Amino acid sequence: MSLVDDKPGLSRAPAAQTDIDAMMLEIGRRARAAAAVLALASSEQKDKALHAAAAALRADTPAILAANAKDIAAAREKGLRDSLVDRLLLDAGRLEGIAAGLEVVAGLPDPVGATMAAWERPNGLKFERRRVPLGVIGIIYESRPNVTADAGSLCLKAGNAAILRGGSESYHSSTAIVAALHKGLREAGLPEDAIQSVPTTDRAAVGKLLTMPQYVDVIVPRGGRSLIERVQNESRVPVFAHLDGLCHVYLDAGADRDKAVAIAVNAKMRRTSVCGAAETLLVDRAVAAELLPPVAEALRAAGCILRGDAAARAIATGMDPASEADWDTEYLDAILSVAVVDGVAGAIEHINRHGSHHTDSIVTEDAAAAERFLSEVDSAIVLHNASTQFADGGEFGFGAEIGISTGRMHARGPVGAEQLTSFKYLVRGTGQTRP
Ligand SMILES: NC(=O)C1=CN([C@@H]2O[C@H](COP(=O)(O)OP(=O)(O)OC[C@H]3O[C@@H](n4cnc5c(N)ncnc54)[C@H](OP(=O)(O)O)[C@@H]3O)[C@@H](O)[C@H]2O)C=CC1
Ligand SMILES: N[C@@H](CCC(=O)OP(=O)(O)O)C(=O)O
Repeated sequence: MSLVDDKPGLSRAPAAQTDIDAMMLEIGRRARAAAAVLALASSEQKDKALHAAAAALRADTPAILAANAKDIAAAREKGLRDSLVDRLLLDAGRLEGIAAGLEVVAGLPDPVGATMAAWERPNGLKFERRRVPLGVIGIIYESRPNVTADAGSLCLKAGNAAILRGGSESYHSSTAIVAALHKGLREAGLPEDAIQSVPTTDRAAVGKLLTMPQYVDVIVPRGGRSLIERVQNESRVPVFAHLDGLCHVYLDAGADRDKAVAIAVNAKMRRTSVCGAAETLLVDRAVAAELLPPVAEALRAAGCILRGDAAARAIATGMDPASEADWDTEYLDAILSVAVVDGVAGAIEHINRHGSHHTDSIVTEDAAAAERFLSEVDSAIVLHNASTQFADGGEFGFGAEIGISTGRMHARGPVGAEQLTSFKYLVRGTGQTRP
């Protein structure tokens, strides 16, 4: 099935760069036109589209699962890791979760049109800062089909057109999900082009998406190092980076032992493939001898391989040696590097040097140490006595998320509908002229 069979000028597998460029420009042109309609769409119309899309997803379950089966078969043939196959897999329960997610987004307040601030100047001019959509958002993401619905629905809620480029292994699943989203848009009288997916897995299309500022207002790259490099080198469009999660858990001298064990195991092992999974455990030298053995034992019992520095290996048995490269490695697997550090200052220094400014946690009962960590660790999300796996828009109460922004501009941390807006100033006068 191709999304664009019925659209002249677009084809699933273009042969040459010039064809891809032309295809992407056409997608961009359509998205820009759709964005103009969406920007003025009412909350009721957008929510109707989301409810109808949820119904279409449920009705299309057999077709979507058949498309997903094709992706899974190809992924297994390719030898994709089990955790990545699991990330790609859909079943009736997961699909119901995706449909319910669309309804949750429909139930969120519409950020567009909200008055953010209002004031009056002595000359009588009345100022209002009002939320408006960003425009057209291009999203490049991993082979996780639910992101197609999450990203498409959040963009729609915030009045933006979306151009979706999911991971190549999820091509058929994402295409089928977008078809259901289109049914919802049609039923609400909104243009299908509000949510388009790139109808090729050729990475040349990503290159073109990054260089169409006339049609694309923001790029959201959600992925690892290879994607980072390409976006940094090539993008001519503002970027909300959703990049790698090199997350840390720091066990402070003031840590409660039970909390330390529970948080370290959950942060690493709840799901090892997510960007909020911990990759490095730091332990305060002052308590390492008593805290590290039970924590290491619990991690190993949960199936985790540990790579420690010399100090950690001298305290806990069964650790492989860590190399310098380990402090900069996002394993996304059941592997954890372990370092002994000198108190909260040592932990902050290590994290700010090796982390990816995503999510980091301190475990301590010492309020002063916690406050110092929360203030001085330069990451989008800093936690006290809680697992790094809470790095998630749903857990923050945002309903859903595009992902976790690791950049500093505009949005930082979980990106929901509100973060997908900008603002404008409305100034109302009664004939004032400037002296
Ligand atoms: N901050 C956040 O919110 C999130 C971050 N992540 C991060 O994503 C990474 C894991 O996901 P993974 O699937 O392995 O990520 P990848 O970076 O391999 O893939 C993500 C997407 O980027 C595309 N891509 C990757 N490299 C290039 C390139 N050079 N040119 C064009 N397109 C490219 C992929 O396309 P293709 O299919 O062709 O490979 C895919 O669509 C981890 O680092 C994780 O932390 C994951 C989820 C959320
Ligand atoms: N932030 C969300 C999604 C994480 C996510 O998509 O991760 P990944 O397995 O890298 O695709 C969560 O923690 O559930």
